[in-house]
Amino acid sequence: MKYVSTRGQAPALSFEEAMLSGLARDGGLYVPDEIPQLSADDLRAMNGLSYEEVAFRVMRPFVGDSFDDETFGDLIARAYAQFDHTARAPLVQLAPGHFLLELFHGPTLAFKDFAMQLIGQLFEEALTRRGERVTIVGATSGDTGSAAIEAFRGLDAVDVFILYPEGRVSEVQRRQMTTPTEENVHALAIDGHFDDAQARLKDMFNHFEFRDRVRLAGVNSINWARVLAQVVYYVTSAVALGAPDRKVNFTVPTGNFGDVFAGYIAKRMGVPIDRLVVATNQNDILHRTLATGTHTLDRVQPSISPSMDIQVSSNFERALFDAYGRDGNAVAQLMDELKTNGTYHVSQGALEALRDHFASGRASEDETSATIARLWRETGELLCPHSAVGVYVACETRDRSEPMVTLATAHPAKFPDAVEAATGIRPPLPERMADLFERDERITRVPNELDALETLIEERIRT
Ligand SMILES: Cc1ncc(COP(=O)(O)O)c(C=O)c1O
Ligand SMILES: N[C@@H](CCOP(=O)(O)O)C(=O)O
Repeated sequence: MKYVSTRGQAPALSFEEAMLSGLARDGGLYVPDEIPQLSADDLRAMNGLSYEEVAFRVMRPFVGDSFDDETFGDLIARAYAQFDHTARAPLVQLAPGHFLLELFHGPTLAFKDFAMQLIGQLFEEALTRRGERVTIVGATSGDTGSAAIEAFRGLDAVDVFILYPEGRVSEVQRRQMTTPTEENVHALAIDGHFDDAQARLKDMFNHFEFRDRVRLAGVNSINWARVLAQVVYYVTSAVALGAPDRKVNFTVPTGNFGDVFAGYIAKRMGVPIDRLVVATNQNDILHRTLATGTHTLDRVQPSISPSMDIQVSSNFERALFDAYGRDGNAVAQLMDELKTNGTYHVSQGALEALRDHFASGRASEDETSATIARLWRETGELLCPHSAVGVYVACETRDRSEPMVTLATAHPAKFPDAVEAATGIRPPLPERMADLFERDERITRVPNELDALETLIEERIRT
């Protein structure tokens, strides 16, 4: 199995090389050169298996000879051992035909743990075998950063720097990033939005001297391994609801498009997914693009679902690559237009190809709050605001003849202010992190400038 860049100009890499590299050197994102298939019998045979067993079967063909079977199985087992639900990703029924996939039972209470806990294991194994070390730099709107810090804290071969937009993450998210005491983790507060943090991260990847000097690695969803690990819960939930014999739809609260793209990969592998509904908050660039074919950057508007306050949605590039028939030059041209003019138009053919898989909707702030309140009243389920965006859009767009699964991407206790405003209930943190608000914080403020960030990182990495 080889991985190729969406911009067509970088060398093809193995799974392990693509995982350790993050962004391709032509600025593109790695994708597998072919998609392994799951037959109807393969899906049937997954019925009743544990999450870990399904994870092995789904991911194994993508990994090639980077890890042997026994090692890969062990790493998967270790990755999910910290989850506090035996199903790992349980399904809860909200209404006839409408299900919630709870993805917040991992160590940092967000869906990011599914991939990050596994990547932590894969990095440690690969780096130990190679005798190498890396510097991970990540950009976050809150959840990726805390999950990355949790997964890599204390590892000898890794230093981790997480850039977050100051004042634009919830207090729980910030404290999850700033209270770990291990020397190898650093939470860096910068001015601006998530898009600014992600832009600096990509600048670092495109500054080859720095990239090679610090052996830069990335664990945002620009890293293919992140997307791959998230494919698994689409498979487990579809099988639980009757795949391969029944079609299923998913609504996915979306920002950087990584999670919904994982659903698209599950569909391409043969899981009978009818529609993948992209649910956005008021930062609705993806909804506008799918509705009109014009992708135009707008000002980021802070919302009560802050982890989705994103305009530059990195993984959409992966979807465009397929929609343009895997033409890297066409994708590179669109990305240049976006950088230069802040806009591009998707061709009619590519738009139709996207609409074959993706539908979309948006939830306003009021609609999000009202959904949190309604679900609490009607079902007793407390939703985080991101999951509420998903539930609102699912209810607006759903075809009742097929089951709909909405992804619940974070625990309500990560966003207690929004949940309390909507319901009057302040959701408590789980016991294991009940003292989060008493722990000391370590925050480093850094100007939102490439030089300043690179200097600080080089000063702090351990050799
Ligand atoms: C809680 C939550 N929901 C949804 C999203 C959106 O996911 P994606 O960026 O993969 O589209 C994020 C951030 O990525 C998040 O933290
Ligand atoms: N919502 C994310 C933004 C970064 O997303 P990623 O999936 O690309 O790492 C966050 O919580 O940081």
